[in-house]
Amino acid sequence: MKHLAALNKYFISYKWRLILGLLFTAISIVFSVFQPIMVRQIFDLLSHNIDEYRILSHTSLNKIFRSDFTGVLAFYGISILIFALLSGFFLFLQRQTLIVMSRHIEYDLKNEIYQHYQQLDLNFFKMHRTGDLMSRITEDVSRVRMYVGPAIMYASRTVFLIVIIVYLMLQVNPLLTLYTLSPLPFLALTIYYVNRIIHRKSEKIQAQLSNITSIAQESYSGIRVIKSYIQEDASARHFEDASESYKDSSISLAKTDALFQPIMALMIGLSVILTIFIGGIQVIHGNITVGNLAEFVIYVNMLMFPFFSIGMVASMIQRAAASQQRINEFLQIRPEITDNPGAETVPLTGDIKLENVSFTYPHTGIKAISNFNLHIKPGQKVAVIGKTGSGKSTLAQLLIRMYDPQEGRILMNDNNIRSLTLTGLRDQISYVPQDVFLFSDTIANNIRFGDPTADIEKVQQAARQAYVEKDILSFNEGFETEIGERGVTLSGGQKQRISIARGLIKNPNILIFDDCLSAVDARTEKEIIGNLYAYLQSKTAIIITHRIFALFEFDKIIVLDEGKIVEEGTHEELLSLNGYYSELYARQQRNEEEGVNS
Ligand SMILES: Nc1ncnc2c1ncn2[C@@H]1O[C@H](COP(=O)(O)OP(=O)(O)OP(=O)(O)O)[C@@H](O)[C@H]1O
Repeated sequence: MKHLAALNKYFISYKWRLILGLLFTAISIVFSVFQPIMVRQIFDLLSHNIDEYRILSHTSLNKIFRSDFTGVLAFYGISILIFALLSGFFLFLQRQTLIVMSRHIEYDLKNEIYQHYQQLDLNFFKMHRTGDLMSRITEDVSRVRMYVGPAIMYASRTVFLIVIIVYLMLQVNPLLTLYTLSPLPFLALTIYYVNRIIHRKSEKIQAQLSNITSIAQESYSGIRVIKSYIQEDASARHFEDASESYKDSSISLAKTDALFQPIMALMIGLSVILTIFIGGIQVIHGNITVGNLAEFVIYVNMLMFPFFSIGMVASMIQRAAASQQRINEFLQIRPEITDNPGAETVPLTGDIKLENVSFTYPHTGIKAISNFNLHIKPGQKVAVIGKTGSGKSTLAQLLIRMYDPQEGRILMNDNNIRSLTLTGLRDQISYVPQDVFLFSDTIANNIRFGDPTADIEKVQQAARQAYVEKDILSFNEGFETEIGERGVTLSGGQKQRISIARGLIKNPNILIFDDCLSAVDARTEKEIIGNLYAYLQSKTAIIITHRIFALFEFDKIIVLDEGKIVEEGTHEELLSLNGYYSELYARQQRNEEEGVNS
């Protein structure tokens, strides 16, 4: 329960809706209890007057008496109807306030979680599965909403109804009250346990359902592989197995569900029988009237739902508490990489120094960068080359503070980047990642992601510089072409170039390209390199690559191995070293020659 205390701040901010909702609940209940009271009065009126009616039935007074009596009955009937309408109206208002409040809280909570996710470090996302993060914001939040909305609504109705009805019952006859109420706690307990079983089974079904969905999703995405390896039957069997267990669980849930209604009917029946039996004896002894008995039967029926909802509300609260606990755990995680106190935004000219930098990935213990030293001067173009896994991407990640090194420091314009604001730092660097990610949106908007204010001319210019404009214009919708599941499928090279255009449109002083030309052919690569050369004239650029761009005059080329610089110099200097670089260059030349000759 203590976990749910985190939600109190929302109750405070929606206090007026909450107070109004509770007030409407109370008013609606007050109107609803008039019905049994009036039924009692009708019954008593009837039983008191029935003898006189019989006596008068043979006289001329009968007509007058009958018309008066019918008038009284009609009055009661209309009053009951009016009270029922009033009660219903306030019930409507109660839902309008409490359920609407819960929707507002759900909205706020979702936004709070989403915004918190955005602040967390990459490390957090590496350590949690996407599905897990999604379910916090969807399933857990909807369970919590059941607490802040329906549970509060049912609980308040239950409390008000029980208090008012039990008070009215006690006024009539305490002994009868005791007997009538005795089966109801069992009802509440049974509903609680049955509800728990239903919930456990539903959870299992939910997991099986999401398993079926991901099997289907995976086989549709991987349909080319399935067909080319003739695995359609195996894939269908896999799906069938998952569906079979889903079916079994659903049938088992249906059986438990079927218990629900009979249990309710049994408990209501038991209470009514007890009321009529004990009440009948009390009527014979003259302790209560027939009207009281009728009133009691209605009370019993009115109390059924509140007792039923005690069980339901208890399990709703239990589930909400478990979900809120999970949400709290996430919300309490603080990002390690944030603005330090006194952080400043400093204009960056491209002077970058790495001093004795070492970095180990915290969750795997892999040392990716080891005692690294490098000085890049403003306007320099630096190539970073090295085998796969040598630490090239990690180096890029450290420069934009996706991670902080455990040892050493990184300086930009002689400021430790830890003392700069994160937005100031990242805003002045364009990072084109190795794994391209494009959003399901138009091509123009994907490029504009680098500069949301850019007009279409700027977008086109960036596309031209990234040598992808011609490709884009070949699509029917041009720059307005939708990408993603329902849009066009782009080739790997086209995606990479759109991602480069996104980096270029930002137009910062520092650019980092992380192996982002791996999927383009040699001719396109040449064109882009040519364009980049002009674009990067006055900028500082770090180009991480697997291939040597001999046409690009780098000020410095560094060769990485196991997170350390093993070779450093210009193209000519490195060739003369006869090391990894010259070997790579010779291999590349041979491949190109073979490619030309074949
Ligand atoms: N997010 C991560 N979590 C844990 N270990 C990582 C992570 N990213 C990379 N590594 C490890 O760090 C080392 C350096 O990886 P990095 O991606 O920097 O190499 P790279 O030179 O860019 O490789 P490639 O050329 O294949 O992209 C590798 O051993 C890799 O397994």
